[in-house]
Amino acid sequence: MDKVFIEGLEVDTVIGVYDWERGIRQCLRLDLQLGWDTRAPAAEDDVAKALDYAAVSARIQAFAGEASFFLVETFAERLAEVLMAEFGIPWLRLKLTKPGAVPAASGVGVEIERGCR
Ligand SMILES: Nc1nc2c(c(=O)[nH]1)N=C([C@H](O)[C@@H](O)CO)CN2
Repeated sequence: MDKVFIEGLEVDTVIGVYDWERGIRQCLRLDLQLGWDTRAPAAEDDVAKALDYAAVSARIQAFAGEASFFLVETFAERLAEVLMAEFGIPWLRLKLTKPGAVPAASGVGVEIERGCR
């Protein structure tokens, strides 16, 4: 399946299991692969037929702005549900990195794959 991708999208949100994390906003970095047949938008040269990566990115920013989860797993799962439902995405892979959460690591997080290719 063709893919539309978004790499290194940074969002601010409330995320974390510890008390000190509940009152601050932290950065998450997202890398997404979004299944989409790109032949129709290419044939018609029409963004209306495309999965608009700008619109998807804006939706992710809005989602993060309102979210307040404990686990990165929950953030990833709920976001996947929203994107698939609202944009009609049949399959996605979402990697979510929480930079700095483990100081000795360059990044920690989760990667999930949902839907059918
Ligand atoms: N599998 C997970 N492990 C941990 C998470 C998480 O969301 N998923 N979160 C934390 C803390 O919030 C940590 O990121 C604070 O630095 C610990 N482990």
